[in-house]
Amino acid sequence: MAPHAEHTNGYANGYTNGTNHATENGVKTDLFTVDSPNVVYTDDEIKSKYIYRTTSVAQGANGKYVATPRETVYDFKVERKVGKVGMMLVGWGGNNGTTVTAGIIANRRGLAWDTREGPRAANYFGSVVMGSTMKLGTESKTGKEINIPFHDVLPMVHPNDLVIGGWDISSMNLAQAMDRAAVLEPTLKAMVKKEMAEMKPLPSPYYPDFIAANQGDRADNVLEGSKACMAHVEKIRKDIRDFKEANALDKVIVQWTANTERYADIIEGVNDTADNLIKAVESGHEEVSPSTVFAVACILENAPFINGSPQNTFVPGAIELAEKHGAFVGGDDFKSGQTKMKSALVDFMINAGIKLTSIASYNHLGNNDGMNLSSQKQFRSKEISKSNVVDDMVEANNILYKPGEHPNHTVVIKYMPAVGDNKRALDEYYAEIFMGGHQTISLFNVCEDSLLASPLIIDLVLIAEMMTRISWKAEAGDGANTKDYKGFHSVLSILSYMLKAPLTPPGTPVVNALAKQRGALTNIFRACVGLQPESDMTLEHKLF
Ligand SMILES: NC(=O)c1ccc[n+]([C@@H]2O[C@H](COP(=O)([O-])OP(=O)(O)OC[C@H]3O[C@@H](n4cnc5c(N)ncnc54)[C@H](O)[C@@H]3O)[C@@H](O)[C@H]2O)c1
Ligand SMILES: O=P([O-])([O-])O[C@@H]1[C@@H](O)[C@H](O)[C@@H](O)[C@H](O)[C@@H]1O
Repeated sequence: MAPHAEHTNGYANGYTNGTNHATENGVKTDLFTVDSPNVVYTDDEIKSKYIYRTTSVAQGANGKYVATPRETVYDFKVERKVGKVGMMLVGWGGNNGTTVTAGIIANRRGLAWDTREGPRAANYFGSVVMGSTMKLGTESKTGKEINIPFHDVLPMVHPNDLVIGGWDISSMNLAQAMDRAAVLEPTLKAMVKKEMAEMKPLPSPYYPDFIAANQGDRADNVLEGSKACMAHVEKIRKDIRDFKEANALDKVIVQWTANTERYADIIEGVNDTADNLIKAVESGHEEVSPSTVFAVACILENAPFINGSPQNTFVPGAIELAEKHGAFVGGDDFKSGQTKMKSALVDFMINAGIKLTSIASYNHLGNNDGMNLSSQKQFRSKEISKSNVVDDMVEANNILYKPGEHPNHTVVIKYMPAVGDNKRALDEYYAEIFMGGHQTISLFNVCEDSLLASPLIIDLVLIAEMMTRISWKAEAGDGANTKDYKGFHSVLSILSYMLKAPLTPPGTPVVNALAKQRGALTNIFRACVGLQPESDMTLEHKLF
């Protein structure tokens, strides 16, 4: 019997409305299987043997490079059972939190609503996992490219099945907060209002010095105490356990989508090591931020924690604590509009041999995020994450740029209440071209910020949860003799596509080029089912 598609909404290829939730008698079926001696399927696991091919380069005495192909044989193991997953948001009552919640409810119920441009239906556009495809291969007879939904490459949780909860320093229920956010159409809000009115954020730690003073008026749902303490850590841990138990969850993923905090000073003896950070929390050190308190709590509770804002939540002590406990962390700062465009455009220009010499990035917005960012210390956190996004692309091209040479780059953010959540981003890219010429690219990019960020929140949860069910060991080559399966490194740099300032394991390079980030994510997931990276060489169409 053909798989019965749930939530049908007319995708040409028979897939359902962004859910790709094909099922057979209620059980999600795999869209494809890999026919290879290197891939073994059981009811519970997919095991694959993967030859990882790299090129190591050494510079000889004569200054010439010697490139040596290398092979490492990895064994990957994927747990196929998805389980019941919870998503807990810090800042749940904010524009992002209310919007992503309403969006998941609308998709789960297959809602459609009237707008000035006519009826609209719930979708997951803007989500890489739910809205994009990847090339599986080419049809053996016709050579036709076969693309599959990204969501189907591995057994991933479906966002419709996420159980949502979270915290906010504002006591508004999610329906009231959705109205305050002023992001969604009234017709849609009316359809989800009842369900969202039942959702009430848990009280949260509030340390006024870390966010703008203009946020104080909404802080009526706070835990006692205005600086870090173990009581806050233990309360958050209990909140996670209670949420898990109340909803019979197998796993909870936590995300920070609360206000941007100022940077915390990195102080030796305070937040430089895991032990010192715990001591600093115990002693109530004023340099430990609410987001770092959440990170500590999630690490100790083994709930993956992702920071969607630009502040340095993951101080060195937090990273060390995560490594010590084998807990997953990721961040920083959702990459939703202006910066996402920048990381693609700069990659294209520099790889086209065009010498970018100046990037001017201005934007104004009128939501509460913008109001918080109107305070200099909070803006500085955002300025850092928005400015560093071109570094790797520039450093990779020593033809255009001398060592240490960079394009001029300025970031301006202004708070203009009138435009609400609909941020206006104005960018100018100025470049040197052939024989003294110049190219000027000017962009005007209206980003409905929460509608762009919400799908990223979903992707971050889906991918982080998937990573908790993937383990590896090395058979031969570099890093060989890993006897037992183990998880990926605690710092999930695989999440970088969704983030402006990707967190990476200490000492490893930061990749911001958008295409490379997507390639890494795609090819690691392909490797988990024994498939080589898609090289786009298509030699079968060139050598005959
Ligand atoms: N929407 C985007 O395009 C985008 C992109 C990148 C990053 N971000 C970041 O995501 C975050 C959320 O954005 P938003 O537009 O939803 O902002 P928002 O101001 O609407 O929501 C933030 C919420 O966090 C709450 N909050 C503040 N401190 C808290 C604490 N200690 N504990 C719990 N809740 C707390 C606030 O009450 C508010 O409801 C911001 O830091 C923003 O910079 C947003
Ligand atoms: O992701 P992106 O569009 O470059 O960046 C956005 C900024 O342009 C905006 O000013 C800020 O309020 C959002 O939080 C987000 O960080």
